[in-house]
Amino acid sequence: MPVLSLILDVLFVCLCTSIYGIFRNRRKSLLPLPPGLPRWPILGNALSMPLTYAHVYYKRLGNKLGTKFIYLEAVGQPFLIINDFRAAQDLLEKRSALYSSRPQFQMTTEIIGLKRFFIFMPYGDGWRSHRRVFRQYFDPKYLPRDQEKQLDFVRKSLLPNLLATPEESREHVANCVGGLILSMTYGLPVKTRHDRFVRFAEKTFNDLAAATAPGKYLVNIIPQLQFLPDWFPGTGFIRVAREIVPELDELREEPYQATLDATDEGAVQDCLVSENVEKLRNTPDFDDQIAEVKEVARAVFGAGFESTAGITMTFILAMLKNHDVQRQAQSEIDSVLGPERLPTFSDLSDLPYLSAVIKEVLRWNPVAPIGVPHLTIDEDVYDGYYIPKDCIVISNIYAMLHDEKIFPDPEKFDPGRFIKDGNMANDDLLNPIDVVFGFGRRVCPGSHLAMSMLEITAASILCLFDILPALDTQGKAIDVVPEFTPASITSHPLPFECTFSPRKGKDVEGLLTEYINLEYV
Ligand code: HEM
Repeated sequence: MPVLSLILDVLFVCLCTSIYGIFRNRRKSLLPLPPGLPRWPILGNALSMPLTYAHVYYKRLGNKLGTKFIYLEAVGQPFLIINDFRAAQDLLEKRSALYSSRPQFQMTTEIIGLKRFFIFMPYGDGWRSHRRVFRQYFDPKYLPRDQEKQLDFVRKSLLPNLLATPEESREHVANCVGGLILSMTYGLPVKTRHDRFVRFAEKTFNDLAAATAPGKYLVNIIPQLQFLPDWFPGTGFIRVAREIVPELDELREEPYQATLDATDEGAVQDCLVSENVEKLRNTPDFDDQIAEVKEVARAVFGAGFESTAGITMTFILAMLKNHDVQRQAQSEIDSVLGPERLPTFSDLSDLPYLSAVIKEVLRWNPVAPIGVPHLTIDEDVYDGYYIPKDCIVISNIYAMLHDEKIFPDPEKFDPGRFIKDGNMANDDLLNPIDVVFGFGRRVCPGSHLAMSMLEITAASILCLFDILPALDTQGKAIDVVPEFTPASITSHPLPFECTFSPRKGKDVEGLLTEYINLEYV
């Protein structure tokens, strides 16, 4: 009977497949886990996982255990920490189909409710669609359009403010970077100083970054804590979430509405929101699609603002602490530009020493030292070790860029490491640009915008100003000891004092005449 025989055949094949699957899985899971620390019953390594400077701890732990990747477990949740660039490429890039999801941290997705924030979204169609909205507007081929805005913001907002009130450089950098991102996403005029939206967004995302740092709240490790009443000791995260949620909602709705109003008045500039509103205007599912655009617009601010402002402050700190480097970069800029003009994007390729300085800034204090965690969607075997499904994978970008074998004396700020035999480009050396923006399918889609903004900002500042120590009340130079934020997914310098002095031999006011005293960019 052919039907019966067919059924038997199918059953036989299913049985063989299942037995093979069980055998294979068993074989896989019998393999050793990657090296790690001894685990306590139930808690595993939860008590050994640091709340501050996690990247430094994991680098030292890797060195101590003699391993490039470390396996830890916290209350049953597996973690793989990758301290090595090759291993990160092997897993996150070459096997990206397996390694491109994101862990759903209790604090972020459940308690704050950020389920559709595309940086944190799990791998799948929802995430793909958010990334498409981003890419369609910010494709690298449109970089010249965005560079026009970048130049506008640096010249109209940052440089005149550094000249007028040099002691407020942190505020000026934040206003310039935040204003630029607002302008690219919402197309609204931005105040050259103290823009309200920028300040609000800065506060909201600082709070969010601090609240969502892995390890900051135990609830990320023990999700059951979310069910405790808010008076219970250790439930401070509930109050933190209550403050952040309305701020995040306002940040999604208010600038979007302002863009619509400005569009009606014909006063909006080219931007992500207005282009999408126009494109989707007559589609039947306008509301759903525009809801997605609003989420992406807010995410652009969240992802691009703190990172770019943070790395710019790291650049300023590095220049303050390394006068010889500053002088050398300035003399290169002067030799290309002469005394009578400001840098443009086409000058950057003629400034190789500055390019080495930028690489060293990215390496010295990577702004996202542990990247953004990935998650495995299936089990895997690497280098003879078993890696479980649903394992949180942390790429320790800091450890990769502070590996003594690749970058001797890694804490030293030394752009010379990227220069070989007097030649300005040391191509043999690991390029920090290939590391700091992450890996695989989740790699930072805004890296071209960030690099371009950092380079033109650095060239423009060094062209006009000396970055010098501030003076104390006795007129003595204040010595700044570099310190960085302790418990955050982004690492930027803690507030430090410095001043910006117009460079001798340059008519700084003259060069900025047409940009000074503007109220809006
Ligand atoms: C120096 C500045 C920046 C650094 C160092 C940086 C770094 C990163 C890193 C490490 C990731 C995670 C990659 C991974 O999962 O492996 C990321 C993701 C992301 N970045 Fe950036 N970024 C910067 C600036 C920007 C800017 C300016 C934008 C937008 C204008 C942006 C948008 C994003 C987005 C949307 C994601 C999430 C991608 C996803 O999950 O699919 N970033 N960035």
